[in-house]
Amino acid sequence: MAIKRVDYSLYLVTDRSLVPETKTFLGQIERALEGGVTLVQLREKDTETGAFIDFAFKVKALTRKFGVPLIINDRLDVAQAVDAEGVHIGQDDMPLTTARQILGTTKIIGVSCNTEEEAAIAIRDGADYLGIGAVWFTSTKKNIKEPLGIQGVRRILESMQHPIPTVAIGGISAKNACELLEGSSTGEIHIDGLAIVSAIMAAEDPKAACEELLKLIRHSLSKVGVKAYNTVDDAIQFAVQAAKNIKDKTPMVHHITNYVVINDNANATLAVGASPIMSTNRQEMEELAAVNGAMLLNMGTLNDVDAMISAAQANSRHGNPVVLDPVGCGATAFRRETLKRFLDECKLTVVKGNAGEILSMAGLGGRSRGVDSVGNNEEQLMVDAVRTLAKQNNCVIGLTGPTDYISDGGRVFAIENGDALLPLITGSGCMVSSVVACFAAANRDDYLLATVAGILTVTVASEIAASREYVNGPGTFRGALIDELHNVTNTPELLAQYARIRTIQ
Ligand SMILES: Cc1ncc(COP(=O)(O)OP(=O)(O)O)c(N)n1
Ligand SMILES: Cc1ncsc1CCOP(=O)(O)O
Repeated sequence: MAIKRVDYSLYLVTDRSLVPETKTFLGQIERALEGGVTLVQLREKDTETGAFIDFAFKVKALTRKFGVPLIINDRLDVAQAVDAEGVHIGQDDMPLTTARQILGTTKIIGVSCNTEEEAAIAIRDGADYLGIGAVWFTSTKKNIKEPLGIQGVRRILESMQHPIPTVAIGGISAKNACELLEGSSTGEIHIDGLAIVSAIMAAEDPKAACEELLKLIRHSLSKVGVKAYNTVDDAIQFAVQAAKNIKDKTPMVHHITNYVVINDNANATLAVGASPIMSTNRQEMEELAAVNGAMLLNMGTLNDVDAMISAAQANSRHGNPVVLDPVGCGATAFRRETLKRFLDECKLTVVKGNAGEILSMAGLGGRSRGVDSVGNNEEQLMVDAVRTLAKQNNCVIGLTGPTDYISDGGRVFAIENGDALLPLITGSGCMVSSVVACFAAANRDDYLLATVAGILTVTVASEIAASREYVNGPGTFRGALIDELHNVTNTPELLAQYARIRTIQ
């Protein structure tokens, strides 16, 4: 199953009948997105197919703008028509196994569960998340026989032998959100978020309602042990452990990279403890995906774009992270079109480029030359670019330069490490992307921190390499850099010693 990184914290489930008279349905959804809902389910019970699809396109444009996944209630045909991120099905709807056959593994499928048995079957059959409810009676849904209450939710959580993400639904508001989140936690397993209809749809000010709910949810989630890894210390500790994980797991990292850097990419991959494979033949993409730890796509010398896309898709089907280096993505119409295809047709985990490339992706191409020359003076521009692009594309964005900026749409880290010789060897940025792919392959629990760790490793290695006595220019530096990638990842405590990282709010 593909890994789908979804934030389930505050899940808006829509109901047009609850919208106050003075407001519009679409307006309420937009205000809720402004208030921070992390997932939207379009739930239309009495709308004709054509009108449902028309409206779903409008909601999709909004959710895309906010970088939030769109889920369609019950109707796979509508989900497919608008290319929604997934569907939610109930116990009386299409069987999960059939839905999965139709939608494939890259789409999210949520299943309603009211009992331990229903939860076990949904997990067995490959649900991505469970909607557990109804927790309490609610006028939004008629015919609720026996509400679960907080203890009923807890019993279902306790019964889950192979836990998957869960949300609770039914009668939830700011008044009971904390009690439910904290009271249903088993100590080991907790619900991942709350699915809410009336407390948002009927609100006079959905933005304020969502902001309040999110604050309460985040507070309770942190109390039940959800750790938000967002401090500099977290990033450094993660990097040290992440380097060890590569050596332990020796993941295979499949590169389709450019022929200028192919040898250095393979050597950097080996140096950090992963195993490179540099195949470009489309006949073996699927077989390789089954054993890969990660896939790296590099746009440097574009050749067979279709092979790159099918390789990325095969890796996503197998749950492997896919890292894209959008080399020169703004330079020609062909590259711009190819980047668009990668973003539209692949499920990218990380996009790592230089300032010019990332700003071009963000539609700020004209600024890249200025940015190269002004260094850190335009920090806000770069922070906005990485954060917005990460949200829009539901992936991690890494921008490398004198200062590196990395974001998953929420957290932003800046890395100040890196020697001045680094940009003087060709393909040093490509090498960073290879190393990021190695870290992502062995550290799938937090791709933002894996990307920070990968960039930190190369930049710290560059500083140690440049300080070697015999290094007196780009040629000697290049060999020393490979040596130091090996040394730094064998003694990852060096990362902690050298790291100059900041977080940005
Ligand atoms: C997140 C979430 N959980 C449960 C439900 C209920 O779905 P279902 O049982 O199919 O009932 P209807 O929504 O179709 O009335 C849900 N929609 N979302
Ligand atoms: C769709 C659904 N499924 C179980 S309860 C429910 C409705 C929840 O609505 P509200 O959040 O207004 O109580």
